[in-house]
Amino acid sequence: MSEAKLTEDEIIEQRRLRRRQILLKYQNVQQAGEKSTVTDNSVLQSKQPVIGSEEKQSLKRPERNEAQNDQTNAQQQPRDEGKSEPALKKAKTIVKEDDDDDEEEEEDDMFADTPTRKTKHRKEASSDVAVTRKFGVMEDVWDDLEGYYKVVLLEELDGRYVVQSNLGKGVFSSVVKVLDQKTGKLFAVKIIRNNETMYKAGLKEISIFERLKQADENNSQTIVHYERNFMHKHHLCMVFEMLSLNLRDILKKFGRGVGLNIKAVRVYAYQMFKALILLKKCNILHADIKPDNMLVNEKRNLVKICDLGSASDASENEITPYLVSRFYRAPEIILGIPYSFPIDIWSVACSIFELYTGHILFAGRSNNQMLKQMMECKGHFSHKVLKRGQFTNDHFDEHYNFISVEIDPITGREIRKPMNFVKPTNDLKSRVRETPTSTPQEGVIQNDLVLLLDRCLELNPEKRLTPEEALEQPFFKNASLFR
Ligand SMILES: Nc1ncnc2c1ncn2[C@@H]1O[C@H](COP(=O)(O)OP(=O)(O)OP(=O)(O)O)[C@@H](O)[C@H]1O
Repeated sequence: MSEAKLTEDEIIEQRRLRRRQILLKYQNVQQAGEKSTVTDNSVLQSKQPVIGSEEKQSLKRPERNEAQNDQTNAQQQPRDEGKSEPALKKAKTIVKEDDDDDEEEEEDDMFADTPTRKTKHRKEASSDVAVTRKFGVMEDVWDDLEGYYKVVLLEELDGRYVVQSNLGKGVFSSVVKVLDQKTGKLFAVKIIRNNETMYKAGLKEISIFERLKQADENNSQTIVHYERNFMHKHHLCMVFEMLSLNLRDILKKFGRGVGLNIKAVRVYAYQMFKALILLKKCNILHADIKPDNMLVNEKRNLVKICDLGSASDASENEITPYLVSRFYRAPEIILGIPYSFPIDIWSVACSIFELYTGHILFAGRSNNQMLKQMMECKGHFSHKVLKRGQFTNDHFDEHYNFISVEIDPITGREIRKPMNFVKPTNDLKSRVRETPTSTPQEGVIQNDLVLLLDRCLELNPEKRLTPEEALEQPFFKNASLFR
């Protein structure tokens, strides 16, 4: 419990730092005279964005710094700057909070370990959901200081989508629930921050969604369905099918610190590997798979991968030690080894572990400490792997002994401790088995889960299972025996 609490505090602190860094970064960019708004609305009038060859080159999502990569979905920040007291009060009373974290129904749920009676209570909708802003009064102040569009409740977007509520906020966008007056359906609109770099990253995300859509002839329903895009007050907006909670929220709501029911984990894990098969078919690396970026449908029996903002063609695998959110980052990224599809397998395996146990598998405070935790779990890296790493010297000495960079709890100074890992001290099996099973049948499924995770978490990416191979594992193959 206390470990989980610490991790949460850590995440909150990192989020705060990340936002400060972004703010500083964009203040600097603006000072340097860089254009910060997008004026060419015509670019996105058509369904297919027009992307020139030069633009294609620069369509890489701005690389996140370490703290950015630690963000989770629960990153709503107060957005009340500049609002008058009555306006805030009004927003509080009329806006329904869509994230129904603490509005629970009384039902037996497949995601719970044991049947529970849940409380039903509704919290006061928070004012950061939307602002009631009068048109014509602040017309020139659409954005907050960080370039997020200040969402206006009931505002019409693109002449058809009426804003209903706020759904979430990430580093690159805010996401709102809208009612499409043309079809009568609900959609989620991702409003990209008003900033040229983010606009370009948004265009890249669109081009990747288009590629996936074309390749997914059988409508596999494993990646969130992208509809179209438009511009609204200099913000690139992307329309998606409306989904429900992300897996971090599901874990918070139904996992109660101990994770989800193993059968629910199996359903979700199956769909995650299916999604990886589709991504691979299109030669795309997601590069930011984590529970926050997987959304379930209303019935919670389907999970779909969202946020392709960090995705790229597998050929664009530029070496960088900060790709992927740190807790879900594969060792080859940290070591600077050319990477490919196995990075997403690694992230999926970390996410599955977390769904089942309720704990983050590797929660290192730095890349160095991530490697340490990986070796505690899986043993030492082979010299063959270490030899290939551009950044191996940052973490290992010339004899490939690991150098753990830690903070001395007394002096607060950085200390470097040579370490050797002869065999795992905190292996996967014992960690998974910390989750108690209630029936012998569950014990068998749990063993199958260990086998699957172990092979998806091979330190050597070449030995890791492919998504196709993962689906052939007993964890899935024996599913018909244990329904
Ligand atoms: N189709 C959708 N249906 C419902 N909620 C959604 C949908 N798309 C996104 N959301 C919500 O909005 C949040 C942010 O979306 P997304 O991760 O795509 O934005 P981002 O700005 O790219 O975030 P990040 O900082 O993770 O890169 C999601 O975690 C989710 O809670």
